[in-house]
This record gives sequence, C-alpha cells and structure tokens, in this order.
Amino acid sequence: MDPETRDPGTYHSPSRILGSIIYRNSIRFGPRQIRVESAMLRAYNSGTRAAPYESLVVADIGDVNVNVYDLKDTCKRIREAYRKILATGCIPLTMGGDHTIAYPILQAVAEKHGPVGLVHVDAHADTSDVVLGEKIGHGTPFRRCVEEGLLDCQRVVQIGLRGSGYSADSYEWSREQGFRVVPVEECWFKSLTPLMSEVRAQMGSGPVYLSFDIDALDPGFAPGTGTPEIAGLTPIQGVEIIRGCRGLNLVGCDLVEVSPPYDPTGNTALTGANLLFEMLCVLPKMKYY
Ligand SMILES: N=C(N)NCCCC(=O)O
Ligand SMILES: [Mn+2]
Ligand SMILES: [Mn+2]
Repeated sequence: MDPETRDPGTYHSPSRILGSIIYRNSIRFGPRQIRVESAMLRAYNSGTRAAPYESLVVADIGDVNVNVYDLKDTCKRIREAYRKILATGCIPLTMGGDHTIAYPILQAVAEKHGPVGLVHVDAHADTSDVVLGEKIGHGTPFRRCVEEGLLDCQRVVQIGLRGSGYSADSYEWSREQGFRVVPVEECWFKSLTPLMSEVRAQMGSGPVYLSFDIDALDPGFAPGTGTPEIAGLTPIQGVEIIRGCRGLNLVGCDLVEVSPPYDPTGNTALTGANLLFEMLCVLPKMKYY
C-alpha cells in the first residue's frame, strides 16, 4: 500500500531492511482500560490463598504526568517520579504504556537497589540499539539498561521470545550479556512451573524486577497489543511464571503494551489486570491462608 494513501491513524515507517514496521499505537490508554477491567477483581487469590489486602498497604497512586509529545522528557519524568515512589519504601506495580517505561523505572530502581535481576516475559528481547533511528523506544529498553549497569546480567531471564527478527539470531546480544534466553519453542505444550524453579535458583536472594509485556501471550488470548506475534504463551503459562516468582526479592513489577483500540472485547486488559493481581500476590511479606 502506498505510504501516502495509508490511514493516517496507522503508524507505518520504512524499516532499514524490508517492508515496514507497523506499530499499532494508543498504548498510553492501557492503564485506563486495565483499571476499568480490574473492577472484576476480588480480594483473595483462590489459587494460592494469598491475602494481599491483609498483608500490604495497597493503593492506586495514579498516573505519571508524561509528555505525550516528547518520549525523552517522558522518560525523565518517569525516572524522577519513581525516585520519589521508591524513596517511600513502596514496591511499584506499574501499568504501561509501552515497554519504553521499563528503562526509566529501572534507572530509579537501580539507583536504590543497585544492579537488579530481571524476569522479562515478552515475545521480543527489546535489546535493539536503534529502531527507526531512535535509541529510546519500546524495542531498546534492556540494551540501554545494560549499557548503564542497571541489570545484574547473570540474573536476567527472557521468557517467550519469538517472531520475525532484524537478523538471523535476534537473541545473540542477550546471550552475549549473560542473559538466560528461553525462546517460546522451549515453552510450547508444557507447564512452566519447572522452569520457574530454575529461575528462582538463578535469581537467588538479590533484588529482582519483573517486567511482563502482554504480547508474550498469544494474540488469540491477548490481541490488544501493538506488536503481536503468533504462537505465544497461554494465560495459564503467564500465571505460572508470575506464581513462580513467589519467594523472590521483588522490588518492582510492570505489565506493559496493552492497546485498548485493538482489544474490542476488553479481554487483553482483563488479562493484564489479573496478571497484575497475581504479581501483587507474590510480593514479599504476603500472607497466605
Ligand atoms: N513490544 C515491545 N516491547 N517491543 C516490540 C519491538 C518491535 C520491533 O522493534 O520491531
Ligand atoms: Mn516488550
Ligand atoms: Mn513485546
């Protein structure tokens, strides 16, 4: 389709290689829709018997005042906001927004905790150096984090990676840093509970950040996202991963890339809300009946 005749609401841009990258935007409306769908959540976790509201002080503290016209300024605003949030002793659970937000959040997290472990659940490694000419974007956060020493690379795992890539081995850079890479093919047709036993051993007792890109799930379950990739994880596997984080020294979590315009049933936002609840239920000092 001729770039000039495309629907102005759809963002296309020639890639450096073939075709074009089609990024379905409006991710910034994700938090609003996740809040709407979170109305269905109850107080206790029937699967794990966790009682989050008996264990912790839990609050929705609202949105960071981002700059929708300037991504770099938005990152600065997020970093400054999270410095203040973390100074209170809070463990933030963040709704994205696209995966760019993990970079400024981890800048603030590492300032407080030092280089942290990372459980990264995603279809994409998000370790590109430059995408569409930009160093800051949702395809580059973890490259920037490594460059700035924010991650304890031997304690990083990336789970669910898949899809077409910019090179034959899209995960080479991750492995070169010392990350454990778990491509989706190693997840197909199996419970991820055994994998999470290995991840807990890898993470040890040090601080860990959990970053969950909703596009880790198969688009049949979570179509409302900007860069869907087929043959993904099931919601059951997503829950297994999060529940497998029980006992880790979690210092922060996020759930990113929910795009409401592509989520007509609301199921993607509903799944995001439930995954965030599961994250709440594995935080340190949780009471279980
Ligand atoms: N959805 C996230 N976080 N990243 C997608 C990157 C897609 C790309 O660079 O082509
Ligand atoms: Mn991502
Ligand atoms: Mn992704």
